Amino acid sequence: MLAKRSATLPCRSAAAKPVVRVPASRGRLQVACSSHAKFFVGGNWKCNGSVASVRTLVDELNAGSVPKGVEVVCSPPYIYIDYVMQHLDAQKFALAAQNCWISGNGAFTGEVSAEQLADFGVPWVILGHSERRALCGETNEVVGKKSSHALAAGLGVIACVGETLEQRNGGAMWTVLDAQMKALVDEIKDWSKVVVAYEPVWAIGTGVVATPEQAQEVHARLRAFCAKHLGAAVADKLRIIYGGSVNDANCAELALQEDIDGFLVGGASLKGPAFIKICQSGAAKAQP
Ligand SMILES: O=C[C@H](O)COP(=O)(O)O
Repeated sequence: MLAKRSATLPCRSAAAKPVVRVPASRGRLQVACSSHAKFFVGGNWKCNGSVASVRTLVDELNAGSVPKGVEVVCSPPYIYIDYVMQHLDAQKFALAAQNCWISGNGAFTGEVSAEQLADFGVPWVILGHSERRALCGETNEVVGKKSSHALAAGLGVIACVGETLEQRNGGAMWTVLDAQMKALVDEIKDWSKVVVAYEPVWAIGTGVVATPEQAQEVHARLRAFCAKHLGAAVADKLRIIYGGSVNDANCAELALQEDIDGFLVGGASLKGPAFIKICQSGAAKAQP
């Protein structure tokens, strides 16, 4: 059921400043940071794709129309980043890596540093994705330290948090989310280039999307946590995006929720037309 909406979108804070217009990014390294929430859509391609499919996807994305006020980043596997950087329309899409190392360059076989990403012109990195937490043993502390290091290197960070079904059903959801957020709060000093992605693990790749009410409840709670620890001004500006089985059929209803500032999309980001529709669902909240 759709949330009650007025013709104008709700303002999170009575004291919210007027929208600050930010010029569209012309360079790969510019992370557009407005002083007001700007709808943000990330496409996390995960470990998917081939030379042929990436070429097709890039062509599909370039053919699509993205509302000007919606910020979109695509996150290919490392090996395809160069191709995507050369061919994806930079006026519509920026790039994100799916991970980076916790410190600078050095003897860390198989890793890529935040400094290298910045050097190569990749402006964003996804950190703390549940797949890295679960499959690669990344703890809250590691995610917090990676985030602060990436920010210091000049990247924007999409920091992921989320509970498992067992944690939700067992009543541990808020404890888990608070601990994940606290680790970020402890390490991150400047939140202007941070996007928080709420991704309930039970919704990732399952086809079971959180209801708009479930997502809104958690997003509002995450924002309240940030207001308590970082102040209302930071919390109000922070983009909190939802991820977990978002597709072109369910995005519009989710996008209407007051505290949903965008999406982190997995499977549907591999289909150009569907991903474009998801980007377009943010048009109502787009900042010019
Ligand atoms: O990073 C994206 C999330 O893991 C969501 O993946 P999904 O859209 O395939 O559920």
